[in-house]
Amino acid sequence: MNTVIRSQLLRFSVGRGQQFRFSTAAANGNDLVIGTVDETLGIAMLTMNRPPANSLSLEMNEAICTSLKTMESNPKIQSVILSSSNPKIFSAGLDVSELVSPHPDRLPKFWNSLQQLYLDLYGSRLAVVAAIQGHAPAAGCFLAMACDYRIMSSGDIGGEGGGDMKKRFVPTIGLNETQLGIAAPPWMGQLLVRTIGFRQAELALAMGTLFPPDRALSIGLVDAIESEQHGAESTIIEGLSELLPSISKDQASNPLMQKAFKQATTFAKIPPHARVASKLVTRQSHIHDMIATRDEDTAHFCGFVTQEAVQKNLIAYVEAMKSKSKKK
Ligand SMILES: CCCCCCCCCC/C=C/CC(=O)SCCNC(=O)CCNC(=O)[C@H](O)C(C)(C)COP(=O)(O)OP(=O)(O)OC[C@H]1O[C@@H](n2cnc3c(N)ncnc32)[C@H](O)[C@@H]1OP(=O)(O)O
Repeated sequence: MNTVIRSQLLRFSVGRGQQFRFSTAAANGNDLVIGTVDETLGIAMLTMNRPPANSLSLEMNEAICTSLKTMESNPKIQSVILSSSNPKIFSAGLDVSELVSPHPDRLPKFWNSLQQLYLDLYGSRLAVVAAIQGHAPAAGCFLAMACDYRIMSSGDIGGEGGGDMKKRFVPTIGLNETQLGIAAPPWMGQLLVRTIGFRQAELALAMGTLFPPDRALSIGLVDAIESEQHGAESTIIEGLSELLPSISKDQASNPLMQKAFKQATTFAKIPPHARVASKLVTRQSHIHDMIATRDEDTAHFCGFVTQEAVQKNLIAYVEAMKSKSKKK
């Protein structure tokens, strides 16, 4: 028998056997993230589901944190796959509408929710595997970097146009803020330094580089790349189909999701205390630094974003983005 427990933010539906599913609802009733948990395997899946681009609004940041905390509170769970319900966009980064003509009360709350997301994800006791099927610019790249392992699509899914003129879909990843006329926040920039090394990060930040999968792999921004071509004879991996939320069931034969699932399984088998202790060795001091400078960082961000020149840039950027999307 299925039991559904409702609260203002969380909806849990307790399904068959050991498996639990839950969704975190937005103010408008849509599920911003969908979580599934398999206690037998010790694995969870957190699927971002904020159309059209999984951009990070205040509510989206809170939804990811709430879901992650719920998974962490289950002692049987050791690893989680972070994925997207959009096959072409992992996350488009910050919701730019949070930055344009912001409400003075909401802006610091929004930034605090992003800082919290960094603290919760980067410092999670769970091993987090990012399944990056599509684009991950700016804070989308940050989300991936805050995980423990990144697998990116090689980008050869389907294509557009048909026939011989088929256009390849190539996802990209990187901190491209300078291209938008803004700077990545210091802690996000430092995360890039820790991920790909000083010189590569210095160049990538200055240029606002968005890396295609093969380049991202060669500089260590992602740990693996994988085709998304579903084989003619689809291999089925036991347990993956049950872990996928109903909106992503067709992903069960996707090699990228399968690789993410195998990696999450591998993490789940490592003695948890040793794994968590070793994660703290590399991450704890950075987490402490963020906590110590949090208020200062919020003040910098709010002061920076509300500058007239920055607002002008952002307004022009959003208009260009909307007209590009209209022309499609
Ligand atoms: C000492 C001082 C220190 C101060 C520090 C200050 C720090 C300042 C803050 C800096 C932090 C910034 C981090 C960020 O993340 S900024 C946001 C950056 N993100 C982007 O620029 C991505 C923009 N989007 C894209 O490039 C593309 O959309 C895409 C992700 C590559 C996908 O391309 P695709 O062609 O498939 O899709 P469309 O472009 O048509 O988009 C589809 C719809 O999605 C909407 N969209 C896309 N991105 C966003 C976004 N980031 N926020 C809100 N909405 C977004 C787009 O408008 C389309 O919507 P529509 O169909 O309704 O028009």
